[in-house]
Amino acid sequence: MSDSPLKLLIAASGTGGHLFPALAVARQLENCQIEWLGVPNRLETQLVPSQYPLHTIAVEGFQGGLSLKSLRVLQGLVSSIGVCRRLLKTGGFQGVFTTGGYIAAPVILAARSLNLPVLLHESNALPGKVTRLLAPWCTQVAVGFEAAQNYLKGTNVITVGTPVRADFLDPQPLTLDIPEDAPLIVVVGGSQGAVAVNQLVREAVQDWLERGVVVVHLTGNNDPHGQDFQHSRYLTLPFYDNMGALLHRASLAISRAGAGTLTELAIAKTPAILIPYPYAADDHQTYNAQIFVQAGAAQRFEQNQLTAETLKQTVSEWLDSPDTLEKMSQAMASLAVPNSAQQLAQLIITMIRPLT
Ligand SMILES: CC(=O)N[C@H]1[C@@H](OP(=O)(O)OP(=O)(O)OC[C@H]2O[C@@H](n3ccc(=O)[nH]c3=O)[C@H](O)[C@@H]2O)O[C@H](CO)[C@@H](O)[C@@H]1O
Repeated sequence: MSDSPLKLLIAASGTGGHLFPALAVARQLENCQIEWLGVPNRLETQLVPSQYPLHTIAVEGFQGGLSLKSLRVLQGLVSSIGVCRRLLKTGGFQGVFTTGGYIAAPVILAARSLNLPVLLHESNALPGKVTRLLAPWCTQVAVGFEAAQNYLKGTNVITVGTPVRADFLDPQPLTLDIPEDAPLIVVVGGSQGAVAVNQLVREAVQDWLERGVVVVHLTGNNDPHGQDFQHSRYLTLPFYDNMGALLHRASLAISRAGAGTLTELAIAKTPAILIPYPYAADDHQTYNAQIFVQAGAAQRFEQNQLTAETLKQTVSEWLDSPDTLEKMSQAMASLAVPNSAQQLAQLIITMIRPLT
């Protein structure tokens, strides 16, 4: 076998839900030489360059239908396949790992046209369009939830959970000033925040604060009313990095139902009220949420039916019933897959190791 390190291209782009799992896998691959493929102006340009060389290509999501925009997207896809082929060839890469989404399409097609192996990880219960379409082209597909396998018949698919950042498995001290005995509610709307959820919480929160609860509300950067409500036990932040410590400390979470956050809630054993993002592609967050509801780990509400009053009451009932919270916490734990990153790293090594 050659002594030179294995060379891997990771294609992960856009949101925390795609980037954090890929970064967690990359950390497990110390003996691989890793370079990254992303899109200009997305989150990867902040998270990746300090750790791995980042290449960018201008690809967009395909909305379907025949329109000038669709033709432009298709044209962009075709030229991106060419760019990816050149990158894979000149860079001497031996394989590709991707967490799906539209960045995955050109790189999967380019890699397979060069006969290079590809591992595709899909974290959602209802796989995204690119995954459903291109899974049969991949050497191996790995999914976060068993339910996703139902949509990927005839492909080489295995369930491995979804990787979480290292600080979830080895939580660091929480740097926020929260009294030790106070119940803590964390509100999180995915990596971009959730303006509609923020509004509901602001209308309901006074009641919880009067009970001595502390609320940490991660509002995202796009909420013009993010600072409207002020209270000494109500802390708002646009984004918080130390999520491992925060979710481990939380008594309950109010959250969107992105696969990344759900996976983290399972690791942290934090019961949750889930409000799926109603405009997510194919309503996939509802499918994610259902897994947690069926396990008894969460309660789901549709955003357009949830009132501040119902939210207020549901949380108050949970706060009054430590037994309910404890049972839900155990149900959360039953969904955790702490070694997901290691499993994926092993699959990658096996897939790209040159034959002796
Ligand atoms: C709106 C939408 O379509 N979102 C999708 C997007 O993920 P999106 O990034 O929106 O949501 P996820 O829940 O998957 O991930 C959010 C990540 O951001 C982190 N975070 C959030 C707030 C904060 O202050 N600090 C912080 O670190 C969370 O801990 C989590 O790791 O891709 C996921 C994976 O395909 C999908 O399941 C989501 O449905």
